[in-house]
Amino acid sequence: MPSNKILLVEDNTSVLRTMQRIIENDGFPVVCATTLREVESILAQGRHHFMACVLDYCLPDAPDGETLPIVLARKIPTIVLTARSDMETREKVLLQPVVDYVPKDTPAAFEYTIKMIRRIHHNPGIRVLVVDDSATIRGYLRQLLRRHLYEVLEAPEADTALRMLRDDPTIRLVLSDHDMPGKSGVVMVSEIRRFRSHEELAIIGISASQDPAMTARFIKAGADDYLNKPFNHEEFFCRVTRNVEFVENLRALSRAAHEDPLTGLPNRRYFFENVLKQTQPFGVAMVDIDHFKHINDRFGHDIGDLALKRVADLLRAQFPGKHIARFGGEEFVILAQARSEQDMLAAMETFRASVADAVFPTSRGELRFTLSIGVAAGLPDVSALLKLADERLYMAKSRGRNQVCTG
Ligand SMILES: Nc1nc2c(ncn2[C@@H]2O[C@H](COP(=O)(O)OP(=O)(O)OP(=O)(O)O)[C@@H](O)[C@H]2O)c(=O)[nH]1
Repeated sequence: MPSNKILLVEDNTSVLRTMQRIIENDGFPVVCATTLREVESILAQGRHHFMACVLDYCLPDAPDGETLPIVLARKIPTIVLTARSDMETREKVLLQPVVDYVPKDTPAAFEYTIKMIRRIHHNPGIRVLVVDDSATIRGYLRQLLRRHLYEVLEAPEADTALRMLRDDPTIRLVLSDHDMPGKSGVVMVSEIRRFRSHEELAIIGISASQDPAMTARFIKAGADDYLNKPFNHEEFFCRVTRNVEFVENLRALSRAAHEDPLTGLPNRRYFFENVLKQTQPFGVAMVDIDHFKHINDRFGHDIGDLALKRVADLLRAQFPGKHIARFGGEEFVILAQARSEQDMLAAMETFRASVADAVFPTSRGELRFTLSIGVAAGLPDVSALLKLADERLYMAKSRGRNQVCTG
């Protein structure tokens, strides 16, 4: 399992304790050192594998940043914290392959540092595509992005990039040049936006072009940001981080709007937004836990929640690839390809029986419950099918529950 341990190096003990508390509160274990000697001793022991290092640039036995190359030689991503905000130190630090440079004199320094630690933790799962016809530039951008642990993919021209993006919906950021043989960066960006929204992918245009309209051209084509070459590393990382965070925030908002937080299943809104577009012949099953109020009353709401999660898990396991949603309360809906109600009946009957036979161990004793299910198929309209399945669900309830009703 990858480590999430942080090596925290700081000679001011009150700053050290504050930083340690902030980082540990975020769930990252911390190993502390106050001098270069201690750092060397910790690294020599080889007992710890560090995800990142937060390093005070000046230490009593290393007043001129002598600790930095020692930590970097171990390939530990390093965020340098320093009280020195002079240009010379800044340039010296940034010439080395550090994650970032944070002047301690800003009130937001600690907050910024923890934000960078979180990024280092998340970035290894984030794919970035670099598009440039120059192998040298691609290599340069790759090594910069690797400092922040992003997973980097490369394309030497626009059509290759478009193919890679179509094949891989997990790419979250594109960095693209403009002047390339074949298709230009701006044209490629407009083509990407036909199949990848801003919510799925951020795009940063990068160019050495003297054309003052280049920023606007990239952004009007669908890019989110633009960097002029040559750029400085700090600006590069600020923009990359900001754009990755923007996509992540949009995706989190979309998840919150479309996902039931208790079961992780899509909610009613997602179901209507996506399923109403279906054109295949399909069937709908409406599934409801019997006497669920009684489960809550007897076992408590937390066990009621557990029952809902178990039903969601069983639905996911027994109906992989089908549209499943928690419709509200103790009611779930499954939409599956089906030409007739008989197509769905056998699967729903198996599901009903498996839940009726199951015993769910809980902290307050064994829990058993049953399901009533209404099934409808054969109409081209999902809303009409849902209404029919709902009527049949109530038929199942009125006939004694623990059964599947069709027409
Ligand atoms: N624990 C828990 N209970 C919920 C949740 N959402 C709704 N409920 C409860 O689910 C219960 C549903 O009760 P009823 O609609 O009377 O239905 P029932 O008891 O299942 O009876 P029948 O459907 O007629 O078999 C209510 O008591 C709600 O408070 C939830 O997210 N968690």
